[in-house]
This record gives sequence, C-alpha cells and structure tokens, in this order.
Amino acid sequence: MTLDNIKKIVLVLSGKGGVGKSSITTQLALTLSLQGHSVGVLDVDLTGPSIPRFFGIEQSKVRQAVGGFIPVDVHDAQTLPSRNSNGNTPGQMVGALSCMSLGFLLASRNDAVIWRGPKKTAMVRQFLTDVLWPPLDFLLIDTPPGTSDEHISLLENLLKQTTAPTSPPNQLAGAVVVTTPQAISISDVKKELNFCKKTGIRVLGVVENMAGFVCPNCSECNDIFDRGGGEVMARDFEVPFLGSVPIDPAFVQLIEEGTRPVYPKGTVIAGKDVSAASNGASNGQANGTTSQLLVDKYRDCSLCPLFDGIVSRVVADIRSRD
Ligand SMILES: Nc1ncnc2c1ncn2[C@@H]1O[C@H](COP(=O)(O)OP(=O)(O)OP(=O)(O)O)[C@@H](O)[C@H]1O
Ligand code: SF4
Repeated sequence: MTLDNIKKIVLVLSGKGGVGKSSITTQLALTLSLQGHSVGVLDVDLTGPSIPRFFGIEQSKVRQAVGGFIPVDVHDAQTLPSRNSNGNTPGQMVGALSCMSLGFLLASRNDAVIWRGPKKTAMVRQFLTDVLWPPLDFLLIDTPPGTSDEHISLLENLLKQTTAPTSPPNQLAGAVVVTTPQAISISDVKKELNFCKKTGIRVLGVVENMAGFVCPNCSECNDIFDRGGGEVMARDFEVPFLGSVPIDPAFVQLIEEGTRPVYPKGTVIAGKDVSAASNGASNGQANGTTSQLLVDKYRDCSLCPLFDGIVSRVVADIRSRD
C-alpha cells in the first residue's frame, strides 16, 4: 500500500475555517524538514486547497505514474551551505519535502470544487491509496475544518490502512488541533476534541493561533482576540498545550508575496541548482513569484523558534510511545 513507506502520520485539525490550520501545517512541515526529517504534506481540504500556494508551488502539476500520482517536490534533501552574514548553522541538514493536493489537479486556482459527499469520499480514498510517496518520516494531513464527510472517510480509510499487518507500528501518531482564542473557535474545537475522543485518535496537542498581535512599531503584544482560551481548553480535555502563535504581519507577507532576494549558493530545489539567482538570473517558477528557498524564508521568520519548540515536543511525544 502507498502509505507503507511512511513512518508516522499526523493529522492537523481545526473546528472552524480560517483559524490558520493550513498555515500551521505549512510551518510544522517546514520545521520538521529543517530538523532533518523527510516530510510529506497531504492537503485533504478539498474545497479550499491552499497548501500549494503556501509552499509557492501552485503552478506545479502532479505526474501520473503506473500505480498512482507522484507528489510535487517542494525541495530535496540537502545540506544547506552557510550564509556568512546571516548566521545560518553551517552544514544544516534539511529533509526532503513533498506535497499532494487537489489544488494541483485543478485547471485554475479560482476553480470552485462543488462536489457532493460521495465524490469527496472517493477523492479522499484515492489520495490515501494512490499517491506514491517516497520514504517519509512524517506525513502531515491538512484536513478541512469541522467534522465533515471528508473526515469520516479519511479516518475510516486511515484506520484500515494504518492497522494493516504491513504498516509500521503506531503509524497513525495522532492529531494536532488548531484554534484561535475566540470563544466561538474554542467551542468548535471542543467538538473536534470530542470527535478525536470518540474515534480513538490521540491528540498530540493544541496550538492557539493568532493569539495577540506584536506591533511592529513598539513591539508591544496586544491581545486582540483575548488569550489563553486554548490552554484552558487543553487542560480541560487533558491534552498537551503546544503553544500560542501571535498574529505576525511578516507571516502573511512571506506567504502572500513569496519574495526572498536570493538563494544561498549551491541551493538545490527539485534537483536543480537555483543559486544562479544570486547573480540576477531568473529562476522563478511559472508564476514568477517563487524566487526563494522556502526553508530559508521560514528560517528567517520570527515564528521559527516557536515552531521549533512545538515540533520538538510533538516528535519527542511520538517517539516516547514507540
Ligand atoms: N499567526 C498568523 N499571523 C498572521 N496571519 C496568519 C497567521 N495564521 C494564519 N494567518 C493568515 O490567515 C489566513 C487564513 O489562514 P489559513 O488559510 O491557514 O487558515 P485555515 O484554517 O487553513 O483556513 P480554511 O481551513 O478555512 O482553508 C491566511 O491568509 C494566513 O496567511
Ligand atoms: S501597539 Fe498600538 S500604540 Fe503601540 S505602536 Fe502599535 S499601534 Fe501604536
């Protein structure tokens, strides 16, 4: 089966749309990759597949091979060269990152996906059975908000596959649940936590996103949407609280603009040396925006140390159960 190549599968869930689940999935994937793990991201948010855009690869298309789809490379495994002036860790190992999303199969980013339940269910099943993942340490699955047809289909199929005799032990590691501090989001996420309880999915922890805004002018943090609700809820449900992520305008900018001036020399993306960019040569993808190495861009993001801590805790927790 196509999931047999994968050591651990982690779901990213949210009770409500727009709380930053796909952004958090992107950050978790990049952080895992920066920590040297090989990572895949499966975007099962069929009605709003935003992961390709967040990785800056939305113009890419998946290839079809005998036996299934070949996921799109975000970047290869590599050892990053040091950037003298910016203080990169010399020789840092980065794990390969690849991605599969319905977004790659749509003719245009603006195409609407208006499908009834059975078609969605079939697509989810196909994503779990017909994607030819390379060997992965972690597969993150970005799910749609709530507890919809896709969730039920996803879980049925996942549980069937991850408990098959050929699967690695404890393959379905659990779920990271994303919320925002507002009461409505918290109450929706409680439903999500109950869903996990009923279906026997272990909750690896809760991330509270958009908790406070750090003003770029005075660096003071304002709690626009209140704060701490995610932590209280995690305590009530006796699941780990992984941390609060503030609203960071740079975060949106990194994703929306996708502009980084140069690649460090020797940077290889999808098998190509793209460092010619440092000499002014064009190396962007078809959409002309992706003149950057994502790993590089996120490493410079102020949220990086925060995600490093979150990911380290999740990985340690998963390993402690093996
Ligand atoms: N911590 C943050 N700081 C600033 N902007 C953020 C933060 N988290 C998310 N965003 C922005 O909020 C918007 C919504 O985020 P995202 O698409 O990740 O949400 P989502 O929960 O996956 O939504 P849906 O499931 O409805 O597609 C995006 O434009 C994203 O850049
Ligand atoms: S936090 Fe408010 S008062 Fe302080 S600089 Fe920012 S906008 Fe101005």
